[in-house]
Amino acid sequence: MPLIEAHEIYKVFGRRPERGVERLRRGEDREGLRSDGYTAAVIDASFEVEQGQIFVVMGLSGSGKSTLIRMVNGLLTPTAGRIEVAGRTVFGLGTAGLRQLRREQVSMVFQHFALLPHRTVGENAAYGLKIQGLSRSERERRAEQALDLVGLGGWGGSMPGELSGGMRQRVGLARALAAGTEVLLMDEAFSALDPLIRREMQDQLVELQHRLDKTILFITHDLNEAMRLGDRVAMMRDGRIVQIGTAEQILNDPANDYVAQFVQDVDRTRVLTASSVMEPPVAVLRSEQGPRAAHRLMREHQVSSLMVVDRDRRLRGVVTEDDAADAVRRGADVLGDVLRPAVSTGPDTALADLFAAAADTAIPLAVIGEGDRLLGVIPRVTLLSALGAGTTPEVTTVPPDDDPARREHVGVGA
Ligand SMILES: Nc1ncnc2c1ncn2[C@@H]1O[C@H](COP(=O)(O)OP(=O)(O)OP(=O)(O)O)[C@@H](O)[C@H]1O
Repeated sequence: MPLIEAHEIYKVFGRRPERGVERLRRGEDREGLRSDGYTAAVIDASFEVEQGQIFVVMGLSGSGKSTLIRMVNGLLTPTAGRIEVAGRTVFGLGTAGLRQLRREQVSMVFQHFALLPHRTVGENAAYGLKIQGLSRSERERRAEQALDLVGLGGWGGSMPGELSGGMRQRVGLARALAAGTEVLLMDEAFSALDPLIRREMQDQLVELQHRLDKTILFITHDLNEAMRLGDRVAMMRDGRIVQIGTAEQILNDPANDYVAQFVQDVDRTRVLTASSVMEPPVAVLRSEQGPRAAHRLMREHQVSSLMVVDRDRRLRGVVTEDDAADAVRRGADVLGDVLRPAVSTGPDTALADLFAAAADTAIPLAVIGEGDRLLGVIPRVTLLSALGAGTTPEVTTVPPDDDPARREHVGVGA
């Protein structure tokens, strides 16, 4: 069951907002309503966020993102529609119920940190725990733990003014983590940060999310940020959600011209990962098979190299056509020293980070998962064209001076 569910949400500002909703339902557009003094901030929005997902709401200024997120924690009430968090309808909780929701289930991280300047970093991180009725020592413990998680261990006694912008935003995040809620709402949380720090924070958020399994609803107007962070992304325009999908779906299959135009400037090589372009290997060789089998298999499938795997499909190396032919000539029965280490990567590595590997090898790149298991291969031509290098001359053999010692595992730790 999704942790957050929004069903046909409308939020209209103005005097008799329900009338605005009726008019929208009858097909009138946002502009028509505006001339009568209504602002249709969110129109017929539905989405679901599964537990443990980062769901990004992306749109230009004024598209309705903040309004949408504020309805999730009850800061705003929908004019029509229903929002549920962990199976409870947010609207109708009443003041006490809302307070409990924000205390126990949903925390919010803001763009401008919202730190108290005259309280220490530790007190800021612990802010909010007092109303949970926790003892002072428990509050301090939780705050310290949360500061550790965001890389600010030992900074508890400092004042916010002594910290850089990135560190202050980490305190904001630590506060939300200390609260221990399952859901984090983040409204343009990284937008005020320098690009480099911002990248760092994005990486850290993804890493924290993997570790803590939080459910995160993240708002941004930055498409690259949306694509980098979102397990799923909702694209908003003029109050409506125009597409929901993974970054890949949105890049490769935009729902309309608006989304297509929007995504054309995205750095695809940073968004697309090895797994999105890998292919099943045409054929693989089992490590106990010899050079003759390799030679035969390559001819049969018209390929110039083969990935070699053991019985558990763990990648052992790669054998090339020339090397196999040589070994056959020499009468060798086993692959032995003919086997070259393959260049491999993990499935989540961004294509941009595979550039060096593509330049360096004529053999397909191996994509390996847990326990070195071969998941697929990326032919050089596929990788280069994905990287925008255009058409490349077909390379069918390994250059003679190719030095296996230079080969290495790219992306994930070897
Ligand atoms: N309290 C309000 N009263 C009237 N109009 C409002 C109110 N809050 C938001 N709006 C309007 O609703 C629309 C959507 O605003 P919202 O802040 O949700 O957009 P946004 O996508 O978050 O934009 P930004 O990134 O600039 O914050 C805008 O036209 C805004 O002016």
